[in-house]
Amino acid sequence: MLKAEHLRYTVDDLGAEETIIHDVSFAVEDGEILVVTGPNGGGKSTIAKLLMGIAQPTGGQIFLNGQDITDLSIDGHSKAGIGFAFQQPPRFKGMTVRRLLSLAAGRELPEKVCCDLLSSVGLCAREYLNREADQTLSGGEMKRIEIATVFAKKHQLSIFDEPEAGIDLWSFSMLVRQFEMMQRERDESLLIISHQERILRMADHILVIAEGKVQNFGTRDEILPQILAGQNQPAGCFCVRRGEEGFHHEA
Ligand SMILES: Nc1ncnc2c1ncn2[C@@H]1O[C@H](COP(=O)(O)OP(=O)(O)OP(=O)(O)O)[C@@H](O)[C@H]1O
Repeated sequence: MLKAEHLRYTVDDLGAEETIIHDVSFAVEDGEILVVTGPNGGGKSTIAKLLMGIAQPTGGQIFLNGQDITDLSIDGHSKAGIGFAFQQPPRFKGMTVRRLLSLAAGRELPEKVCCDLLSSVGLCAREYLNREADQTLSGGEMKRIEIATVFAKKHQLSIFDEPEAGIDLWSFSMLVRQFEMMQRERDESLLIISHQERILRMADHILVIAEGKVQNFGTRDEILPQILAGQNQPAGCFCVRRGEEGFHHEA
């Protein structure tokens, strides 16, 4: 179980202190899917980076299975059992996709396993295994490869930051099935940042973050109807992508 208690994140913005995350607390139970949603700029990615040790909280604590991991490095968070797929994945010049998958898995992966991982995110494995994970890959290709690196290892908690971004509809359907499989068969907890209704429908719990604060938290059946009805939304800009049919805007 992951527990975030009273998380706070303050940055020095050109000499002025700016608090991006204010007193955020929530938990992800073992084997459950927590979907984090909310308006652009609300603080979702920042919370994910705090959970992964990419940024250090300026207040509060993070516990994984009772262990305080707040001050651990990225490597420490990874060793504790947290996997992370960025909203905009980094590129790795000079490294093949196959090598990247093996590094993520923490062992040399046989070709068959690499192929299965790439297929699970909708990529034709033979075309990609020996390609470099660099700028020559499209945004959608790199995004799917990075998601495959998280699938390569069993984690206590896997974090996916907007996995739908830049992914075509066919690959998106495969991804959804993979998430369901991870939770059901591997008993992993998932924290998925998303604006996509189909992903929100997979959630056990939904956390709505706006202006760096918890705006709403509860079970899917409590929160999703409110989101779809446009309740509790900050003025202007919170959009949920409905099904696979396009965007639905509530203002
Ligand atoms: N290091 C930083 N210095 C200053 N401001 C920052 C810093 N990191 C994030 N922010 C600001 O904090 C706010 C939250 O950003 P964050 O990326 O967490 O939002 P988000 O909810 O993930 O948005 P989106 O849905 O667009 O991905 C934004 O206004 C962003 O510009």
